[in-house]
Amino acid sequence: MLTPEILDTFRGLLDEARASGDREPTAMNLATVDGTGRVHSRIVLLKAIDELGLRFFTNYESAKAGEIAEHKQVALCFHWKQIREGIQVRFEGRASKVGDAESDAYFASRPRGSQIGAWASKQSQELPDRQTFEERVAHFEKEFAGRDVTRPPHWGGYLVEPDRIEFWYGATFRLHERIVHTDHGTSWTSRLLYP
Ligand SMILES: Cc1cc2nc3c(=O)[nH]c(=O)nc-3n(C[C@H](O)[C@H](O)[C@H](O)COP(=O)(O)O)c2cc1C
Repeated sequence: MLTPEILDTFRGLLDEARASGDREPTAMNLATVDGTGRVHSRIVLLKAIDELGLRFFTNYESAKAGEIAEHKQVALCFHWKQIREGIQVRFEGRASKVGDAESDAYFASRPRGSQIGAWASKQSQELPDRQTFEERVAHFEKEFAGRDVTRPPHWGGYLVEPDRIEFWYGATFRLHERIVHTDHGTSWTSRLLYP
């Protein structure tokens, strides 16, 4: 469970990043490890954060989903270049699928084009040519014509429950400040680290 202080700090920084004109303030790097120990990373969007953790949405048959199934430990990293003198926030923790009701609710809030895309995209699988994808989009547009697009069973959210969080504050002459918060099960401790 995240402490109110950590949540407030994160939300305050995210609000600053939004106000700064950052085009993708919720973009975060997600690093995963597969069963052989190979590390993979890519950007996903943060859709919610509360005391339980951070939520993002994706295809449950994607490469990242396979890696999370093999190895639940993940890392998330935000970098907001435009605020203060640059901020980095790192989270480490375990990822698990959110419940169907939560995925349904978020899916229903997405633009229709994104909903169709979730059906049409076999995310991370080899695509023979662009036309094949466009045909799949057209197929699902026809299938859902005149009615709401339901959530595909292969699409949903993950909750990352962090047990280590680091705030890095940029500063002139490289006197950056690093504060790391660690969850010990019943309480969190905070330490400074050399930059
Ligand atoms: C700004 C940005 C936001 C993205 N947001 C998401 C997202 O929220 N969910 C997602 O599945 N992919 C998102 N992607 C695409 C992923 O980076 C990635 O290409 C895709 O999820 C496939 O990753 P995988 O093959 O490792 O599973 C985003 C990419 C960018 C550049």
